[in-house]
Amino acid sequence: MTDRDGPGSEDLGALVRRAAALLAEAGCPSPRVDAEILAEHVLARSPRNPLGDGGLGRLRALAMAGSCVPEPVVAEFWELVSERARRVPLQHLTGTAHFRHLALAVGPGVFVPRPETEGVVQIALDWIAEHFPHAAHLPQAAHDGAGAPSADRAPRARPVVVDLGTGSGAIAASIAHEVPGAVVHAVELSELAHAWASRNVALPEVGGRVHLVLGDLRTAFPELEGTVDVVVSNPPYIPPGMVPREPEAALHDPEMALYGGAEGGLELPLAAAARAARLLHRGGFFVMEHAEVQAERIAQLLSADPAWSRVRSHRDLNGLPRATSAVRA
Ligand SMILES: C[S@@+](CC[C@H](N)C(=O)[O-])C[C@H]1O[C@@H](n2cnc3c(N)ncnc32)[C@H](O)[C@@H]1O
Repeated sequence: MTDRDGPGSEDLGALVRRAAALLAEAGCPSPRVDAEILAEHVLARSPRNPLGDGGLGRLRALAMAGSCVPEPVVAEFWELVSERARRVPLQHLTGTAHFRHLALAVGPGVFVPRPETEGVVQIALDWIAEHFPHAAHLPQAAHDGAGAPSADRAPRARPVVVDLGTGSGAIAASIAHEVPGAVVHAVELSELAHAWASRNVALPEVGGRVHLVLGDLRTAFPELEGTVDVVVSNPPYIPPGMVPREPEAALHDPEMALYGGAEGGLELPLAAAARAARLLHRGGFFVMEHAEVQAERIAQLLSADPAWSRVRSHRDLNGLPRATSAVRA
């Protein structure tokens, strides 16, 4: 990429600044970063990729050096910028959502995993680290039942983990990646989302070590009842009719991923809790994401349910109560 890139080539810095201004006008919350990520995306795909493995750092260096972008790349860049200005999620345009240590494939038909869910995964990982201190260092578990608990509940080294409503597979794939000794199961009802999750559990870092099924979280994994160590869920929880403010979510996240049903959106979260109570053995751990306005009600309901003990609300990085955990009594 040089000044001799021919007619129609444009200065990289100016290009990104103009795109950021356009995205700001369209109301995108992080216009500059979005413009940079789209520039990085098209440059990395161009036959003469000038970025190498340098990512955004290299892009910024090239912009400061006054590098020019060849015309076909400029055209592709503006196409993506105009889609982003129509509030198509950035992750749909690049095809990738970064979640914890994984780059997940996402697109139409699947919920784009959110940063707050990374914190929910961390809560589950902390519990696993405390109760299965060696699981992170064990050889990788297969998903064919290896490490499944024995009937007499003898202490075992491999935690059995279930993700209810896995979407892109973000939670399940991250746990399988970060705790290679874990035996991870995940269920998803939407065929489209299930197809994205299938791609993600096949990522080399995850190595197909998630047992993924297409089905309803309300009845999933009958064969595991009473044997699971950890259930994690980020179920749909938005009250019906309460359309999300951000157009990216309102227009592009699947309805099935957003709306939690009756009882102010609590129908699916409470169904996930009920399923978790059936799946977990005594002393097993459940953690679930929800809206901050639902924290008090969920804590009340779980505390009143003899299936649960040690009900606890967890705050996210913004100090909002966005997850609840409980131990199977
Ligand atoms: C809020 S999204 C979360 C996806 C993913 N766990 C994440 O954190 O990114 C909820 C997911 O639950 C799925 N879902 C909704 N109802 C379900 C049901 N009855 N059984 C299984 N999955 C369901 C949706 O299709 C969606 O993928």
